[in-house]
Amino acid sequence: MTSLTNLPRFNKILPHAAIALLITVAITIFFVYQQIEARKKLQYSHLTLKAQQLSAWLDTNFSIINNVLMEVEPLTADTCDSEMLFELRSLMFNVAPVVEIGMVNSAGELICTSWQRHHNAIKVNPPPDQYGLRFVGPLNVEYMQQPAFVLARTLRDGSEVNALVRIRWLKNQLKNYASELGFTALIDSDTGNPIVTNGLYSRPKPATHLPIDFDLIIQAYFQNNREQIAVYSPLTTLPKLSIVISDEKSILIDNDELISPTGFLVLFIIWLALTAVGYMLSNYLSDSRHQLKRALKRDEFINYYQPIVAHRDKKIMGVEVLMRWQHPVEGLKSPITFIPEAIATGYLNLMTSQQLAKCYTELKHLIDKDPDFIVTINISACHLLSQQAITEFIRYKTRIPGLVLEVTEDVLIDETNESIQHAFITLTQAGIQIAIDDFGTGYCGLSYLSQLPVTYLKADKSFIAAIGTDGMHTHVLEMIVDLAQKLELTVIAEGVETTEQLDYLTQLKIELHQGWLYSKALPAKVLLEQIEQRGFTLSIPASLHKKTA
Ligand SMILES: Nc1nc2c(ncn2[C@@H]2O[C@@H]3COP(=O)(O)O[C@H]4[C@@H](O)[C@H](n5cnc6c(=O)[nH]c(N)nc65)O[C@@H]4COP(=O)(O)O[C@H]3[C@H]2O)c(=O)[nH]1
Repeated sequence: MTSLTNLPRFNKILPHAAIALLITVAITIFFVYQQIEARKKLQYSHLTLKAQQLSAWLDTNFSIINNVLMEVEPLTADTCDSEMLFELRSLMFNVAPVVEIGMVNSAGELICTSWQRHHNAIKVNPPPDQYGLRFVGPLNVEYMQQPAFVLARTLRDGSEVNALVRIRWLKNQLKNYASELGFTALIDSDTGNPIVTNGLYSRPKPATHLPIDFDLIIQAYFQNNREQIAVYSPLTTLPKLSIVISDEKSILIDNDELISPTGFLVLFIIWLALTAVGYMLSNYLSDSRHQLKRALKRDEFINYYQPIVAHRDKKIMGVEVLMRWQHPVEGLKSPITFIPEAIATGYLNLMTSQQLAKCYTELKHLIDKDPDFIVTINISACHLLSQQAITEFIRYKTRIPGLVLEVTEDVLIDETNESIQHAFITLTQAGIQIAIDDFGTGYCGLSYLSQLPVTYLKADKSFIAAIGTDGMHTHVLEMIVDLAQKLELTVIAEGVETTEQLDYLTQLKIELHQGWLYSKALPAKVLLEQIEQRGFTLSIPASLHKKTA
């Protein structure tokens, strides 16, 4: 049974699916993080709003009380008469939370309240020399059996007018703003000490938020060992007091259902889309057509030149132009790896066109010195079927007089294709010489050899490699030499690697050699430097002599 992973396409898609999954997970994490932050911000602003509302409410009430206290004229003890008592009571009745308005003389004796005149003055704290509203409390009011606080003002004469406010009134209001597990409180802005609380009041540890000068949000572990979020908002009327509203983080910020079912569906679609895009993109990038097009655009195809040497005096008679691909990732690539693709994709003509232009620029100096300098270049059937290529070869013939086109036998014997035959005639009429590459490996009828104006037979390197090893192959080589003599063609021996091969080729009177014994294919710069230093004559390296001996 064929498993899924045995399917070649599945194997190709798998890495893309994995990468797409990673990207989708990253998107999900980002999305979830954004969601958490958004929820956090929402809850922060919700809590801040509540704290600001509460402190605004308290500020409004405190400023009403303040205004009432400011209406009271300084009194002496003697003026706490019934008229005054009436005035204090009517003021008190206008302000709901106030249960009593009292007057304290500068000696610190409560002498008059909205309820009664105290004939035996009650001793309290002397009024401080301080302008504006102040807060005192909490304190227990005996006659009410309830806790209360006092808002007071010192008057011009050093006496004090104050309002007694029930704590329950404030507590009820704090209750309206508190959640079940959180707390609300009125606290001292400097010390953080609670004055009125609802819920279990706690402080952050450490208490770095004190003193509270402006609205602030804290998310921290509190002394109750819970992670809490708290908003502190100082009162405008009494900045010494602040409102705080706090709740447990886990309750406040609900991280459930961060991704809805629709969200999961969207993520699944993103994953599928990324996989598909990755798969298609990698197909496109690895597509040979795209690769070759990009290489052409980036000018990555370069020329190497292998000398063709006259064996008698070791003079460089010419060069074969061999293409290389300077691949940005894979390095220098052999033509065998990309020429078939270039033919299949139709890019070879363009590549050869670039190659010819480079060849002319790089070898101009040699060609100008010796117009007979042979420059052989490999072509295929696609060149012979392109009028543009033929015109270009003819144009280059005027710049490179020694231009030789190398074709393999299979191209040459395609007698069914009239265009190819016609192209040969056009090219040779323009003076371009033809060499048959890898001669002896295919079938080339003698009639074609005699009909077509071929100049060179390049004996395939397999025949040269067989010298001294395989009798059959050396016989073919002898027959090639014989045929060339009869048809007055010149033989070029390809792939000459040893001095033994050299000796045998000399016996066979093969004049032109090409092979590593003389030189490998070289970049133009290296070839020109060598010719500059040693002239056109090559010497066989001593190391090779030893190797082949
Ligand atoms: N073992 C051995 N090999 C030797 C020796 N001397 C030269 N060679 C290699 O033999 C090949 C000769 O080229 P070819 O027969 O035209 O065969 C060429 C040719 O058919 C094709 N090719 C190369 N450049 C081009 C080009 O620019 N255009 C086209 N259409 N085909 C090209 O690719 C083939 C391979 O080219 P290269 O890899 O450059 O390989 C070259 C050359 O480097 C030697 O002593 N021993």
